[in-house]
Amino acid sequence: MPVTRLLRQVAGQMLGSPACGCWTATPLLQFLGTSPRQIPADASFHSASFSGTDQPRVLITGGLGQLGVGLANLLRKRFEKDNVILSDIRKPPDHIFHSGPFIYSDILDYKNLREIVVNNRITWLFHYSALLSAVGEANVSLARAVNITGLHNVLDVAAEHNLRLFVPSTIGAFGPTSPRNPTPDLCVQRPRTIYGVSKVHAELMGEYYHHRYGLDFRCLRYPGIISADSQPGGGTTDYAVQIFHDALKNGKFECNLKPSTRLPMMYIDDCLRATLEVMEAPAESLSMRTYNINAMSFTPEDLAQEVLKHIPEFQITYNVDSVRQAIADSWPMNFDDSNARKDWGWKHDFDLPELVTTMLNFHGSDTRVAQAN
Ligand SMILES: NC(=O)c1ccc[n+]([C@@H]2O[C@H](COP(=O)([O-])OP(=O)(O)OC[C@H]3O[C@@H](n4cnc5c(N)ncnc54)[C@H](O)[C@@H]3O)[C@@H](O)[C@H]2O)c1
Ligand SMILES: C[C@@H](O)[C@H](N)C(=O)O
Repeated sequence: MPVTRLLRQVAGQMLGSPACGCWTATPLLQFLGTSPRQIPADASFHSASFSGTDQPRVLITGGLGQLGVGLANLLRKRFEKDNVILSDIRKPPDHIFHSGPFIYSDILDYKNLREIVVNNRITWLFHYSALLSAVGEANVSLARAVNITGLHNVLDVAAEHNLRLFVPSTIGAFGPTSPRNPTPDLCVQRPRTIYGVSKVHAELMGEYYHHRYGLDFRCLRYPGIISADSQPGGGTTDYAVQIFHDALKNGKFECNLKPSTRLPMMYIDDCLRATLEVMEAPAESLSMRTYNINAMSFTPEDLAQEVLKHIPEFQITYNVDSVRQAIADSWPMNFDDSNARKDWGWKHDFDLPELVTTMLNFHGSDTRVAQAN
């Protein structure tokens, strides 16, 4: 039977037979164009583009974690303070509360999310809420709810209200059967953590909503992110942030991964700039909707050697955490981001020496201020 007839029959059964008996392929296409939750009949399914004067209205979910405040600062410089709303389920510290709009938003509460999007005329959504790899393994049911059910709410609200949606993925979306050195954009993805499984799900669901409903979904797979003024939220790459605090405070650091564990890493400024750049990239330049981005790859031993150049008395010891080690051993060692570089001009600024100098300068000045007070 020809495919079109078969599709008509299936759609006819799903929709009921047309009374006039004059059913054509058009209603099937309309059927394929509706979202799972109500979408206004006159909605345009492609996100609006913005002229120089027409700024996006931005919502960041999970904004009080390691990356959200830095993203809000960057976007507020680009789009003006009041156009960027930070949200979370936690109470913000004073300096964040007073630095720009903040709102309570629980991504598991669909009505709350929709109300925020409608009342604030949101046009771009950066979805940062998640449970990371190590905390996810310690609380699988919560990770499943936040990372999967929460994502469904975000996708539906974005499709209903015609938003441009950014969802970060991660090196953790790959697993032991993926090529690890280097890991390309398209290859086997069979992660063994709930975090990784939920991120592969997010990539596939976002791409599905893009193809089926025209949702303007954009996704970058981040490496482990290293930040100076915010703490990591319970991941496998956290050691690469903690080492700087401990090196300056105590001159020593106990690492929970083996010395030879190589992972892709990136300084936060590069990560946030990449995020803004992919959101501003013209849709025609995006040959894919999910891209790897990369900056550097190093082991704890490499990082310690670089720290030693600045703090000669620094000592590193190892006390391996078996859960984190098993996760790290299944992740990419090097990330191939050639598609991001080719399609929208991605280029990182920070390699290992600049990263270490920047982190030590930041915390060094902190330590000096603390000692002076
Ligand atoms: N930090 C990294 O190294 C890294 C690397 C790759 C990808 N990512 C991704 O980037 C995003 C941000 O990462 P991060 O490091 O800032 O994470 P984080 O763990 O530091 O912060 C996550 C935030 O989500 C919030 N949250 C939890 N449940 C929520 C709910 N029900 N509703 C609303 N918010 C909720 C938490 O309160 C927290 O502030 C995540 O999606 C993460 O997977 C991060
Ligand atoms: C890599 C990333 O997704 C996060 N930092 C984690 O380790 O879980």
